Amino acid sequence: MRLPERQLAVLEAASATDERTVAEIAAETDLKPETVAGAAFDLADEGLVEVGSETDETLALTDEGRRYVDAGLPETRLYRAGLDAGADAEPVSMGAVIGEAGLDGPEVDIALANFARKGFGSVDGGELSVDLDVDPDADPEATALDALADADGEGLDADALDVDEAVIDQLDSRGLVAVGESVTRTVRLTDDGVDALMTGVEATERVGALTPELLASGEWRDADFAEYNVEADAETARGGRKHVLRRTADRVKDVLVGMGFQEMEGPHADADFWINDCLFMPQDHPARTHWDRFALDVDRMDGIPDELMARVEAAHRDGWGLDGDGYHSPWSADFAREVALRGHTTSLSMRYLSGVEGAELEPPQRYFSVEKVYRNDTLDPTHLLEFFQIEGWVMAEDLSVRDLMGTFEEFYRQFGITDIRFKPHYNPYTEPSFELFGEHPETGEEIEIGNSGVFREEVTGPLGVDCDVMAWGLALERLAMLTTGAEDIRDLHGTLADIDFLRNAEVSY
Ligand SMILES: N[C@@H](Cc1ccccc1)C(=O)O
Repeated sequence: MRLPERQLAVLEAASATDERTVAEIAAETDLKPETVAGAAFDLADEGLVEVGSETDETLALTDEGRRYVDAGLPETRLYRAGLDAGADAEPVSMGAVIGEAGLDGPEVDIALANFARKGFGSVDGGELSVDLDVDPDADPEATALDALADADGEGLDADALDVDEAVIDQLDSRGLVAVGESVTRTVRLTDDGVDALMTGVEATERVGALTPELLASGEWRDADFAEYNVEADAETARGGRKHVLRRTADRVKDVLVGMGFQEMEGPHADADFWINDCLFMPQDHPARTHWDRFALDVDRMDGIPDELMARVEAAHRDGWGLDGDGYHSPWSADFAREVALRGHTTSLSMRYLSGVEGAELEPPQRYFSVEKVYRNDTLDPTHLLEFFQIEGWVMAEDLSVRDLMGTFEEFYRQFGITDIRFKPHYNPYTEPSFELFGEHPETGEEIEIGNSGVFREEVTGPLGVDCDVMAWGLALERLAMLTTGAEDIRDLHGTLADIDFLRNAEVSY
């Protein structure tokens, strides 16, 4: 026969002639009492042992009972004080004796009632006499209390306390002891148990985990399963997880689509025409020199509509509209057709507003993109050579700065950011222009999170748009810094990315 280890230990510790208690077997086998009890019931199911139980009355001192163990029962204190005052010879005044006995409040009544009940003496007309034949030290109630106190707070088996049931009832009704019950389980070997031990019982192996094979074969029924240690350190299992930035980008897209925007797409490497010229950036603007621009050694871009090119050139040379004034600086179509990595996704806005991408647009319209841009910046905690820009624009009649601010407030509120600030700014292509700032949740610093404005006539005119267009470029990484609390953009992406941070960061909104 095979039995789980614990059952075997209990079987071997049990006796056919004596009932052994679970506590005894637990001590002998070094198993926990509840483990022994569990194993004993399993063995009883197999008919190998009999489990019996005995219910015993247990007694424990209440707080009041414990107080009297130290101070003496109130009636005893009254008797002693009376004796000291000579109340064995002649009655003495109650008042003085009570004071001497240190009795106070309800204890006075308790003392008087029990003094009379136990025949310690008598009280008559406010005077107390004590009976000399009484030995308060032999008072069974006091003795029982002392015995319980010696049991040191642990419940005592009433049988072990050699006192009358009546005394216990009395102490119980006085509220000096608490009467409870304890069940002692006993185990005795049956004849089958003896036979089994004689023929030999082996311990089954400990099973660490339930397997499909154990289930299929039915072996699980007899298997001895190891207990789980739920406190043991376990290896952290890491599943794949979307990058913090990707999660933020997805959320941004959801929010903007929810606000009625459509998504734009377009080339990362684009003609300077779309990146700069359409935006009324003079061709000799410092940002357009080779210092700031990632120029690509590829052919110039073809396919830019001639009329559009001519209108943009006209705006640069002579301005747009009646009061317009251009830059009067050199302008070359060849330079406009040169290709570079886009420094902003406003190139996409130009493509869409011009109607080259998508259809001719009638107001109102809302477009956005969340795409990568490239800048020859110096790396620092808030700058990378490439980052994601949240581009967007709204085309409508009569837009104002309020519309722009309201749109940002609504957008950032979706990310729990309710304290963005605006600062007047300058862009060659917008008037008015605003930079946006948000407070970093960890450092409390104001960080720039975006740039925005209302496109100038010199931009919208040549594109063929004759209503207002408000537009912006927001940095996705900066938004992620605000929502995750990252303090260095390089923790988020690039070769120095902080893997632990990326694994654990919560994107909150
Ligand atoms: N292109 C600007 C953002 C912007 C877009 C559209 C209008 C105004 C500002 C930038 O990269 O900072």
